[in-house]
Amino acid sequence: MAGIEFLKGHGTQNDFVLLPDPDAALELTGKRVAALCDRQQGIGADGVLRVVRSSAMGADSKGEWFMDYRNADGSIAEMCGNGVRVFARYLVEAGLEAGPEFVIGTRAGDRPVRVQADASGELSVTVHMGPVTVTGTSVAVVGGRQVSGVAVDVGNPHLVSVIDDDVSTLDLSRAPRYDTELFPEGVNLEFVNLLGPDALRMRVHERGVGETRACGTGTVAAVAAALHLRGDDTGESTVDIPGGRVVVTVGKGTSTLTGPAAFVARGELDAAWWDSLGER
Ligand SMILES: N[C@@H](CCC[C@H](N)C(=O)O)C(=O)O
Repeated sequence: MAGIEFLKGHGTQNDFVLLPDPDAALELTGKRVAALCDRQQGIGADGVLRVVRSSAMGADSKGEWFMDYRNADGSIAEMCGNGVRVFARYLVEAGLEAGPEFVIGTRAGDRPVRVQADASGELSVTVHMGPVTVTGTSVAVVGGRQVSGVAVDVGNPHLVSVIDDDVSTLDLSRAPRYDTELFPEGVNLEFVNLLGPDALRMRVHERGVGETRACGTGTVAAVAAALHLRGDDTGESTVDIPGGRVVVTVGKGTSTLTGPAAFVARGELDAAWWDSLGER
């Protein structure tokens, strides 16, 4: 196949290859996703965002466009908060949505977005992330140490550990361990420091990726967990991640994530390379 367009973008340095594919014509296998995300042999990214019409996906969505999100290892995940912001910016800049407010379909359900300029004039996107549910408690083992965590569902699974040690000292080069019976499909693991009543610092080890510099659903889970641990179920907080800062609100049955979205490159995939990945 020739002429496959791609863009490279990121939301707080959680980076993505975006593939415009309105009619779902691409054969996007796990092998091709992993090859695109490979930082030595591919373009390099934490995940792939395929831009497909909801109708072409057979998705029951109020949004015309569906974010078909894949993790760097080729696995499919329900949601990606930073990805939705990048996806929303693409739709507006490509003239596929007039903005500023519209709905994007995802496997976790519809996500209304608002694309706006922030106080400094930079583009920022607010995503309505839907309900956040604390589902229980569990433990993670990181660097040989067991830490307790709060299990949170943001459409995808998270285990948030609020710890006293500075999260920047953690070794996340190897995957922390978790209870595979509680999370048979895997889990995203967040480690959080409380910086103040409305300010968190977080690092994350993502299911299907490894350590990333930001995780949007993870920041929402982190705020919900921090609120839960102090006996609250609503509030607003900044979350500092290695890739920047986002703002999260958690309400009753609702939540929002606000942060930047950027593009750094666009081009065409090499057709021979793409075709070679189709061979068994
Ligand atoms: N980086 C994402 C989350 C991507 C999916 C996650 N790795 C999973 O498997 O659930 C975000 O910004 O939310």
